[in-house]
Amino acid sequence: MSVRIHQLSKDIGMENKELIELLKSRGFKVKSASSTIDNISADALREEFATEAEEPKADESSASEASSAAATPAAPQLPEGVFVKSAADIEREHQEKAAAAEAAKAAEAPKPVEPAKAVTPPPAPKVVTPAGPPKPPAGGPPKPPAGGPPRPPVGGPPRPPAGGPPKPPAAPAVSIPPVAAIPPKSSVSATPPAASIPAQAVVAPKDAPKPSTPPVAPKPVASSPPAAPKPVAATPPAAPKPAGPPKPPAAPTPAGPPKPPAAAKPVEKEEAAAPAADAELAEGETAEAPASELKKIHIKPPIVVRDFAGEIGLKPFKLISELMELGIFASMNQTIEENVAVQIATRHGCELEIHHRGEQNEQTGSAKPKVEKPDDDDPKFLKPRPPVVCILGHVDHGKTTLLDTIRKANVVSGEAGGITQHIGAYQIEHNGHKISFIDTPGHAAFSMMRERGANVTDVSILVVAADDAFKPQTDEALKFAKEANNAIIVAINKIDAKGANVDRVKQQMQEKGIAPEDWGGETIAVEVSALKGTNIDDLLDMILLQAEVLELKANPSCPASGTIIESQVEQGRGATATVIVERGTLKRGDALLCGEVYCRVKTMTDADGKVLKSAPPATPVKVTGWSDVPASGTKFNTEKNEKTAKRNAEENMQVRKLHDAARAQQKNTEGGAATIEDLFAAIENQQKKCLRVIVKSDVHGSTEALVQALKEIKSDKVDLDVISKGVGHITKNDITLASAGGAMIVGFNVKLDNGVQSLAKHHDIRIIQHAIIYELIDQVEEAMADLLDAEYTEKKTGAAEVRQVFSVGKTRNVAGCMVTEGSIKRNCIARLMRGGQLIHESKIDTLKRFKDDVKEVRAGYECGINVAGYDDYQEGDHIECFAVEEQRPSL
Ligand SMILES: Nc1nc2c(ncn2[C@@H]2O[C@H](COP(=O)(O)OP(=O)(O)OP(=O)(O)O)[C@@H](O)[C@H]2O)c(=O)[nH]1
Repeated sequence: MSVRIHQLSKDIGMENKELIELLKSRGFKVKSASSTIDNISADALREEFATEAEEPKADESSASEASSAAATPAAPQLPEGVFVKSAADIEREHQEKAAAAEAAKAAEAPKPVEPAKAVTPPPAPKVVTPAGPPKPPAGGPPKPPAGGPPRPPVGGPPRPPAGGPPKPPAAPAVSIPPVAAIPPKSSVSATPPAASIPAQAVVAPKDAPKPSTPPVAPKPVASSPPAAPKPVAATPPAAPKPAGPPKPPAAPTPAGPPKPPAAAKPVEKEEAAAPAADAELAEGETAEAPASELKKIHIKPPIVVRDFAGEIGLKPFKLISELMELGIFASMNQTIEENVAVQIATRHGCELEIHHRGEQNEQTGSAKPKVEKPDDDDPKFLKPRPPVVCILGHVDHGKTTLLDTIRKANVVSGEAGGITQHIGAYQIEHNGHKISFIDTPGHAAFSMMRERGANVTDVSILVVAADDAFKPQTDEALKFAKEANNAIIVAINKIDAKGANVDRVKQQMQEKGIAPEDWGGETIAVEVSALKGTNIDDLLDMILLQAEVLELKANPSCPASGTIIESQVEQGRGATATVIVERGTLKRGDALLCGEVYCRVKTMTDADGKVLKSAPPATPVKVTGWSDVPASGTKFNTEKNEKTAKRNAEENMQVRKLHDAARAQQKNTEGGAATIEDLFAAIENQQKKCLRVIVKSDVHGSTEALVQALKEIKSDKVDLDVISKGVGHITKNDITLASAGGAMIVGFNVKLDNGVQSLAKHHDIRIIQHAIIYELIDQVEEAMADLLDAEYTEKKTGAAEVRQVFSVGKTRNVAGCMVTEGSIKRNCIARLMRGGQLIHESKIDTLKRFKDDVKEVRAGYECGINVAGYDDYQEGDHIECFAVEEQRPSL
């Protein structure tokens, strides 16, 4: 198949004549438009010209291509095969050369406005058409116009030689690339020059080397006609926008890429110059930022971690971890040194101004006006409050009886029918005045709780039984009361009991530095009988008297804070806690924070089950709505809302975890530098057995007390590890945990949930329960001892002396003995001693009296003995017998 020239010329958009010339130059034998060429050659030509036609568009749209073109200014990419010039081409070249020369001359005059020229269409076809200069610009400036990608763009805009005289920038345009001769291109170049120019102009800066020349070009750009912006906008991809700021030319500068040459800015029109300048300014500002942008913080010592974190905009636990990096271990509520605070503040772009108290506040007017926070403890807000009383004393001296008597009197008097319940604290009214009592347990194991009880109270009633006088726990209670700075009233109880000796108690009081008033001292002592209710009113009067003397006051209007007295899990109510409000008034709906636990007060009830809406200072109430069981003895405070309370609780937890981790790490580090002794101790410890326990009890305080008591069990052979502790009944979860951890369960005052017993049996988990703490501790000790291997002891049961040796048969001998001590029994362990030396140890194999085998021969009788495995007896040897007794191992 063949194709006629006229057909082909139509297909590729070329004049017949031109095509014929082209084909001739390529060796085709064609004469006229009706001549033919083979189909394959025709297709090749069609493809060739189709590619060329598309190329300019690609150049315009592709930033990368353009940029690469810019990098190789002297080598425009010519389409393959386009190297033939027709006579017409050559002629046109000449014409264009002449036109370009003229244009160059013209260009000499309007110096920097050149780029604008390049952008504007006026110079039109001739200047623009010549496309990229493939050859080094003849006579022109050394740099060919912006790398002249394939064509028009470069050639078009005669780039002003930066700073230099406006040498004929048109030079490149003068060099007429052969490509330009090809009609399609010329036609293309004639139409969209404006679009192609900007494309290149934007791209050029990307790869162009950083110009050593001063930014002269921007100026001309500024004066460039507004025609330029459009094309610029049409070529966004070319703009170097690393971070997407609206200032493409300026943005790349700090990042290292070559600074956009003058040519880049022209493209960006007037606005471009300004942002660029802004960008430079911004750079300068960044360098100075630390000085000008430091946030000033005014703070008064002591600098508490939590507050300080808030001031510098850090999460408290983050601040704590930063402090740890500095080797400072501080908790949320601890204070830090001023220099440390300054260091941290600077690190976070803050300038710390520390105003010591008493210092004149010389803040400038620019400082923030401080909002005066009302001082909750300002005397003008304080109102009288009831005394908080705790009853302390030795076991069985009558604390509970006294509390019950006081309470019963109160209940009977007013609250008949109320549901009384044990909440660890209650309030009574006496002679129109309220008194709050905290019911603290009496056993030594609860000393911790007792200590806490004493710490939230104003008055301690020290109960001393008149028939027993001061005991170790009375002394301990006295110590707590003194440490807590409580007023002390001694209730000399059981005055009705046989053997009661009030004077002895008073004498001891004097010895202990708390002499009673009637003995010339200052301590109030009231002789009572809790059982019979004798002098109870006097005792209450004295409490109120003390309260008056102490002038107990609190602000009832501020947000509530106080202490957890007792906490537990109650079926259907979840975690509950009896709290005593110390300041402010606790209201239903308040958000509370208590260490790692938070609460939105759901209900508040008093000890009589009465629902309260608010609890003023010194009121004990049971609160529900806790996220978990709060630890008894811990303080709580009111937060802005539940969300804040929750967040702070979580932060507290994170802080605790951080501290735990830090402590563990510290322990490990210390472990690394162990001495030989430490090493042996560690090995010994590893060999030690360990009893793992899970402790469950009815209330949080008991759990703590029990754990404390268990930890105090001393043993060199067995360790005790409390793997979990909790409040509430023993559940299936506890069994699962015990099974996984190889532990037993210790329950104090708790019951088993349904199905727990069988599950425990199935998993072979031992559960011990008791309502008496002593018993429980004893059982745990036994369980610890059970882990030890049995101990055996030897007991000498008898001895015999060998008097004569008899031969039995050919080889065997029998020792004829006289039993000298105890008795000799068959099968008992025997040691044959000779001259005080042990010769042989074995069992007594044969024991005979005359010819009869016997089981036992007592002292004073003769017998024949054969010790198993021995035959060589001698007269005068001694045979000693022992019994081995198994003994229960001790801790
Ligand atoms: N005679 C007499 N007995 C009393 C009096 N007060 C208490 N008791 C008895 O003393 C015993 C112990 O009384 P509790 O009230 O349980 O003593 P406690 O100090 O609370 O004991 P713990 O809770 O174990 O610390 C009981 O048997 C009471 O009946 C009293 O005033 N007179």
